Amino acid sequence: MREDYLRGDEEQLSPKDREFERALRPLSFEDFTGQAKIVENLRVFVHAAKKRNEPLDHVLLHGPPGLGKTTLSNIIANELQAGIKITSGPVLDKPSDLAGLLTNLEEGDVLFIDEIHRLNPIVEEYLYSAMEDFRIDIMLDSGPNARSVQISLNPFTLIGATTRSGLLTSPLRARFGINSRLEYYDAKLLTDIVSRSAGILQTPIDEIAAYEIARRSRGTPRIANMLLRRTRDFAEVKGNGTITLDIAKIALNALDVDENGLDEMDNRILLTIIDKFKGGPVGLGTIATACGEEAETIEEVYEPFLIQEGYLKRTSRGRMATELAYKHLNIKPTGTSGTLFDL
Ligand SMILES: Nc1ncnc2c1ncn2[C@@H]1O[C@H](COP(=O)(O)OP(=O)(O)OP(=O)(O)O)[C@@H](O)[C@H]1O
Ligand SMILES: [Mg+2]
Repeated sequence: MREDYLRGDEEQLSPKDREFERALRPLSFEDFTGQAKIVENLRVFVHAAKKRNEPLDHVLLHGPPGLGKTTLSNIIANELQAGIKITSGPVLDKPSDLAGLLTNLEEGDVLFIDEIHRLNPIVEEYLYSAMEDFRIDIMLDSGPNARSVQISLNPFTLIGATTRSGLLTSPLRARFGINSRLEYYDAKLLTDIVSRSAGILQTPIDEIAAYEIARRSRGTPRIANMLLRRTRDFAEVKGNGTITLDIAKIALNALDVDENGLDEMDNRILLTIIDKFKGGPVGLGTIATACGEEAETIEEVYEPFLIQEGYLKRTSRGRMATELAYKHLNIKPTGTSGTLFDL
């Protein structure tokens, strides 16, 4: 059985999982582990904005799901001691939806727009003047009575989050003064996150077990926390409540997370490219159909990690499995040796 939370996508979470996430979410820069450079810069910008009594510049946070974009946005608002209004691109259907939100912002508030790449273009256009001059033009009536009125807004900070920064229009992107890309976390940082979460859950965990969960979490705090939660179940049912290395291994294997932290879909993608398409190059759409997954999900969730870890390559002619992928799946490369991996 494939567990969808493993793909680390917020939209896939059950209400219970969401609640769990909220409980573990850091609330201050202090509690936020990793992304050191981003956090360091944000601390300075927040401090300076507060000192000058000005709103913080607009912030764009991008990167794969589950790395802490929503978490950081809430932290920024907390650290600014400002209010936060939360919405998302697909929810803002009409300009009036946006106008309603903007006119309700108090001075210095944060407006958080998740999935900002999915904004309706008409709404996006309204956002430009709001971001730049803190005003919006609203059309009243239609037909011959139509007239536009200008409304001034309280100065605010827009924080936009996206997993697909490539889909953002350049006028929108240009309006963010602070632009940060979140990176996957290394095993050491994730070990700290797992240990911290176990502490909050009051679950005893051996350091080496925390590391085992961490290194098999696809570099993603959300996945690390979810694996911790499931591992805790195993510890309670099959052990004495403490998460030991043995318990962690049993749980991770039962959850189809392999030795290198790849999940079932990661492996299916690699196997498909190797088995059905001779290792590639093969187009994304073709891989998606063969794997029974959406192309967008593969591109957004699976591929970045597989590329970063060196299992997959993107070439002008399509995706290719690397030598490491063959090794990982224990398959001998066929074809003329020497040329296969030189592309
Ligand atoms: N740096 C961190 N330190 C500790 N916990 C973290 C960190 N980053 C993320 N988390 C945990 O991971 C969970 C997921 O993070 P978050 O919701 O912020 O990700 P996201 O980038 O917004 O994902 P999505 O793209 O799916 O919206 C949070 O509930 C939080 O508990
Ligand atoms: Mg989020």
